[in-house]
Amino acid sequence: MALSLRISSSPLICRATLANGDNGRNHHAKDAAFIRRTVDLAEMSAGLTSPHPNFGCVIATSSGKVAGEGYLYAQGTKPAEALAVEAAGEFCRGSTAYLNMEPGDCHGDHAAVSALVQAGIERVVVGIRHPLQHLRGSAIRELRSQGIEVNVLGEDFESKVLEDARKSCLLVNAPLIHRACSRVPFSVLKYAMTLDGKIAASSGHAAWISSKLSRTRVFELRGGSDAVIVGGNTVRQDDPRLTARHGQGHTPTRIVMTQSLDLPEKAHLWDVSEVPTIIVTQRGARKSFQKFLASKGVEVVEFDMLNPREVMEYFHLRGYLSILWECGGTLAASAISSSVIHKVVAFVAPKIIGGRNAPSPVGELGMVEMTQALNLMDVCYEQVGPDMLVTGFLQPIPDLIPVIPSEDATVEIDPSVNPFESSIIFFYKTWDLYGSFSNFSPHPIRMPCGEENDDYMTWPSVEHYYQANKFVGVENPMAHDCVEKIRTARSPEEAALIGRSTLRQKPELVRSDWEDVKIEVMYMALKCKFSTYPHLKSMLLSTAGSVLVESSPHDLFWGGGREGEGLNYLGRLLMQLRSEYLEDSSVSAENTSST
Ligand SMILES: NC(=O)C1=CN([C@@H]2O[C@H](COP(=O)(O)OP(=O)(O)OC[C@H]3O[C@@H](n4cnc5c(N)ncnc54)[C@H](OP(=O)(O)O)[C@@H]3O)[C@@H](O)[C@H]2O)C=CC1
Ligand SMILES: Nc1c(N[C@@H]2O[C@H](COP(=O)(O)O)[C@@H](O)[C@H]2O)[nH]c(=O)[nH]c1=O
Repeated sequence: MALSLRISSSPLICRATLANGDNGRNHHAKDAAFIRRTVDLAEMSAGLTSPHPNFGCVIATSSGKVAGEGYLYAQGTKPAEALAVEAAGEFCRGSTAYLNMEPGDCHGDHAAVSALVQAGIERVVVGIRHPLQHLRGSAIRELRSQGIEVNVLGEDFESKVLEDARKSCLLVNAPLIHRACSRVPFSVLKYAMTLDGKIAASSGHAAWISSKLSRTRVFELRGGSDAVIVGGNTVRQDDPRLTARHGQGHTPTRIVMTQSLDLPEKAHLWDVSEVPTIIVTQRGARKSFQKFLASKGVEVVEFDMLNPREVMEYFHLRGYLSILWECGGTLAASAISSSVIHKVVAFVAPKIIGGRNAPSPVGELGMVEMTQALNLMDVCYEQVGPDMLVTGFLQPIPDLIPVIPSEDATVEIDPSVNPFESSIIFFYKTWDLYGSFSNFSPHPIRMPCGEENDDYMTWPSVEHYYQANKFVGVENPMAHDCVEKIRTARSPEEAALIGRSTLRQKPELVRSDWEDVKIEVMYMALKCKFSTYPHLKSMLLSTAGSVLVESSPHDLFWGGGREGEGLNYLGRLLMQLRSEYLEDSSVSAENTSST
């Protein structure tokens, strides 16, 4: 994974104060209000076509008047910024453009940035950076390079109103943000239940619990989703259509999850004249029925292991951003247990149906005590006609600011690192993608021992050399033995074990200057390793611009820790080495061009 994401529902972290006092507060309130308006516009963008990033743009004059607005209709259409510029016309010059999200570049022609630059916009306020790593920061850099002042919420400002505005920007693009940092689409579990917690009568009859008004809201929810999913039993009991019938926009794909494939021959879902249906089932289930479905135009996808996570990973790969789960309690419980549900939308109708066996919205989760109950976050309540709509998150929306261990020190070592934009490359185990950066990687180095003579010796790994150096130069035969034992240890793991346990059990054998020299010892060993193996040096250079973090959860000195709380000295040394190599290559390139 190249980007670490701070998962948090806590108030968003803000870096600096732009302005103080009443004047500052007024600015913040004004900026927050316009950003909220961009979010409203972006919401209009949701569900117009197959869900795509939701963009809104407002252009406001220096006197605080709205001069133009725009929102993205679909991926292949004019960007929101260009539409807002067209609407504002000559009022753009000297104005501020507000964007809920940093623009991407669907057409590869920088259309959004060009529109703002050419229109003479003076300042741009951005709610959140683009969540996708390859787009993150490019438009902001481009705007700044054109002399436009760009402020990003959460980076340049500090205030509660702006934090709230930023959060609404995260919410309006929650599916895209989830796509950027997890391998499953954003999933919403929606159900309608009676006041006594039933989603159907004991007989299984379930129409209609919620009011017509609530059901219209469900159609809108469907319209904003890539797919709606139910289980086989719901198909057998309800024969649903699962279409968005609010009269406009996009209609989601219907997905049925069924292990048995024991489904009726006649069902609304087999009519795919307007909307496709996909059945996901267990490999080998009812082959003849699969043929029947295929003849109706229904796609059948077989899974070796049919479970919500596998299914969601599959649809993520097919490009789905958001899924609405409209299943019953059995499948809902399975989906919650697999941690694929992010949000819950519950319509509670003021009705009581009773019934010992009447189904409830979530089946067995295996919990035995109320203290185990899942608590929803950011809960909202809204009355919809006679019903109460309760929504909340089971998992927080990931915040996109990378957590860089020892951020200030890192920026000092490598000024090209940007705490808001840089990707993070983690390495730890030798079989990881960048596992060769680990001290345990099997790359022997030739370094002087530092004992009586300065002869170069071969060390099977950086770890062997580093561990042995703890005991080098100590006038004690046991220390000499220890150095030799570590040098000849059969693996880096064994070398580490001997080095660490001797340090703990026989501290008198450790050289007195160890704490002062250990970073230098490691640096020399790394320099030798990366200079000896050209392919490792190339790999290190290929990470330029990224933050390197040894993701050891235990070692808070050499590693970055679980939450970025470690000092990450190994990562820092590698970045230092990388900067030195880059500097050397730019100097030699300069020399070549001047000769
Ligand atoms: N009020 C409301 O909001 C709603 C009410 N309902 C009602 O709920 C009842 C149906 O509930 P329920 O049977 O729980 O719902 P579902 O049919 O939605 O889900 C269960 C079915 O999903 C399929 N399935 C596939 N994989 C899995 C898995 N890994 N874990 C669990 N199920 C899997 C199975 O189908 P198969 O048996 O074919 O293998 C299983 O029987 C009906 O009475 C319906 O009317 C349903 C949806 C919403
Ligand atoms: N009963 C019930 C719901 N049930 C859900 O709606 C599906 C029927 O969709 P459709 O055939 O498109 O109208 C049904 O199978 C189940 O998933 N939804 C609600 O908003 N309120 C309700 O009271």
